Amino acid sequence: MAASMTVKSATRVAQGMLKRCEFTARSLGNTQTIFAAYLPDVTEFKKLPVVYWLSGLTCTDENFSQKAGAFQAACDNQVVLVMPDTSPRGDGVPDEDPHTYDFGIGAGFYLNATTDKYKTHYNMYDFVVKELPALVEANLPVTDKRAISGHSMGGHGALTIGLKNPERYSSVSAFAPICNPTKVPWGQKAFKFYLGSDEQSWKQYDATELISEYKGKDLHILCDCGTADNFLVGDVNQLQPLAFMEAAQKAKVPVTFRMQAGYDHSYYFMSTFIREHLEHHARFLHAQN
Ligand SMILES: N[C@@H](CCC(=O)N[C@@H](CS)C(=O)NCC(=O)O)C(=O)O
Repeated sequence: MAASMTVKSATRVAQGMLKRCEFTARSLGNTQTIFAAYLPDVTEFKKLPVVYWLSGLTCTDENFSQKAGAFQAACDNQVVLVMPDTSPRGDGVPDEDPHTYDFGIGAGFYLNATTDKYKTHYNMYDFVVKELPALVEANLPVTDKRAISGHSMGGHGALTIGLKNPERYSSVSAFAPICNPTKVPWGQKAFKFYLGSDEQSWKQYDATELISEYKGKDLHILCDCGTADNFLVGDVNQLQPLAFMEAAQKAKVPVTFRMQAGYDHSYYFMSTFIREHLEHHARFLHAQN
């Protein structure tokens, strides 16, 4: 039997409701977790497919809700949005001391940790792939058709989860994704703590590694990255879009990757293109099999 959830708040927006829901997540060490769901009014009469949104470093379920301006586009495209947190939280959830913004709470990296300190709580991969959709599909008016999208660390999550589970998603998109985490400081730090020092085991969570071996169906991958993104053109290129594009090209996997002139890493950038991403997902979510 699927777990039950509590609706903490319901706010009217864009001809629909934004509900913040709470439940006890097994994959996060039985901690309480909050996710948000935007439900267009039409879900009172019929079930809709879901776009899962994965946020980036430091975010909760609220950043996307408050800053992306996505709800009218979701309503217009007849999709539900589900927005989880980015890590486990609460008493007893381990972290490094002192806490840093790019690891631990707010930085779960959408993987299943294997190191002793983190493996009980930090299983955001299982949470996003299985536990959350099972809960959502049992408790909300949605179908089992899914797309996945995300930003930065969440873009890494969307690409890796999509590439590892093509049967579960009809399309994948990302904004400024961390494309090659095994080769950049953000990923190397997180993977060492969560997965240990065997770098071979890191590759299963690296989109560039995964796409170079990918043989599955067309995932209709759409990515946007700003040419003025501070994590692309700053001191360190944490995103590595070219490595991903080159690997996709070599493996002959279709990817639409757009470099958007002048945009940075922020929600201003995402709010500009989120409608195009939701239109993209809706095209495949509503297609008849
Ligand atoms: N040093 C920055 C890095 C974090 C950052 O840029 N996070 C992005 C995702 S990688 C974000 O979405 N931040 C939250 C927001 O803009 O609302 C900070 O601590 O704020």
